[in-house]
Amino acid sequence: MSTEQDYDCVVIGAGVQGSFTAYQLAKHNKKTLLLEQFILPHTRGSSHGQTRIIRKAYEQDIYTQMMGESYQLWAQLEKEAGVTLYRQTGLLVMGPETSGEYPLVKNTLLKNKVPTVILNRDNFHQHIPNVVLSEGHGALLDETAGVLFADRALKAVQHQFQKLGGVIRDNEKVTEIKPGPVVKVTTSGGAYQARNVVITAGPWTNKFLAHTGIQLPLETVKINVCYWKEKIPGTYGVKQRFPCFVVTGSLESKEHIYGLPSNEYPDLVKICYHMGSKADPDYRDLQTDTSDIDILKRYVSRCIPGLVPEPAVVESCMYTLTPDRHFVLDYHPNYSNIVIGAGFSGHGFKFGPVIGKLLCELSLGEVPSFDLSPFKIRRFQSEMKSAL
Ligand SMILES: Cc1cc2nc3c(=O)[nH]c(=O)nc-3n(C[C@H](O)[C@H](O)[C@H](O)COP(=O)(O)OP(=O)(O)OC[C@H]3O[C@@H](n4cnc5c(N)ncnc54)[C@H](O)[C@@H]3O)c2cc1C
Ligand SMILES: O=C(O)[C@@H]1CCCC=N1
Repeated sequence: MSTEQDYDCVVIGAGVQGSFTAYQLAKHNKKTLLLEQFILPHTRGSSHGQTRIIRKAYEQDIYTQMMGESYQLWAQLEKEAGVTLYRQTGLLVMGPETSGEYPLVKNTLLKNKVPTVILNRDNFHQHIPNVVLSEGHGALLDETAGVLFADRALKAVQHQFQKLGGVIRDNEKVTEIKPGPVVKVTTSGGAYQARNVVITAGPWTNKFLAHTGIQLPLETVKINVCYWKEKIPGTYGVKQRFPCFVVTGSLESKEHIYGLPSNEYPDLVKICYHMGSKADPDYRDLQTDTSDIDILKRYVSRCIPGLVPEPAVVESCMYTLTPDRHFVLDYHPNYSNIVIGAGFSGHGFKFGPVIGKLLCELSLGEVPSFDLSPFKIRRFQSEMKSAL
């Protein structure tokens, strides 16, 4: 007699994407198991921390359009769970006015009729005191943007999933997966079988996919999450209506610098560099490169003069990058009942609810609500390795 427990679907990895996928499957009355290797909540993947930026400001229409639905689903979760998950602050986008990402973001916002204020050198200081707009940079405000309360959101979606009858088993690392019409999943604590599996293993995706015979061109990097002290408390606070901000390709670097107003830690503003150094998620803290912090120090002293240009707090988080920085939302190339959600490239949290919906649709064999061609695995054909 089999001791394996049967589910319609097993979701592997309880970060933001796995948790929303499991919640969507349970909403569709699917008997769903959500497996997590660590005791929840944990701080070793990509979804922990108190805050994330939510925005419609993107270069590509597809993301701006997906965010239209994501905002609605975030609001729905807030209502169902009876908690506040979003605070509107607006997002200040600054960057070289006529080259790189800034003009593309501006165009997408205007084309998609997202409430946007275009700032100029004359009115910039009136809207945004205590920030220096670099020479040659344009500036705009995506008014719909704001802050998501990340840890609270994860707790809320996992709780709603359980209320719908879903089962979470944490402290259970999946150690083996045997594909087939019924997939057999072995963990450090048990054995399960399911008609469908969704893999949302964040920075561990390739380690995990090795069990299924493929490797994706993913790079895992450690991000230094820096908090900077206000010289005068509150200068850049949510109560002063200071917005989130992104600096696209700047003098200091080609990568973004981004920030969130002080809120979660009194008098500390979160400002990070949108890139890190290569790190294995199981040995994250052995990566001690701080060249990103040097870039940030120079930026803070030049452009945010009301902050002490030395981080007061540095935390760690992981990005899982694809070569083109677009997500992977697709079926496993060899098994149509295994779906993969991966490579969120440091910008996936805000999409959690809509990613959950899309991965659920794929798993149920439904036509996805958005055209997922930009997110298909076959775009990596030349870079793909077999793990066998
Ligand atoms: C510093 C930082 C700032 C960011 N800022 C923003 C932002 O402002 N806005 C935004 O939208 N996005 C942002 N992001 C990106 C966003 O947080 C990530 O894209 C998102 O959290 C990825 O979620 P995930 O579920 O794919 O991965 P994870 O959260 O890492 O979840 C994967 C889970 O799978 C589990 N797992 C792995 N292997 C196994 C196994 N074998 N068995 C069982 N469980 C397993 C892991 O333990 C983990 O819990 C930021 C990310 C970082 C690091
Ligand atoms: O996704 C986001 O909004 C943040 C800020 C810009 C760079 C990456 N993450």
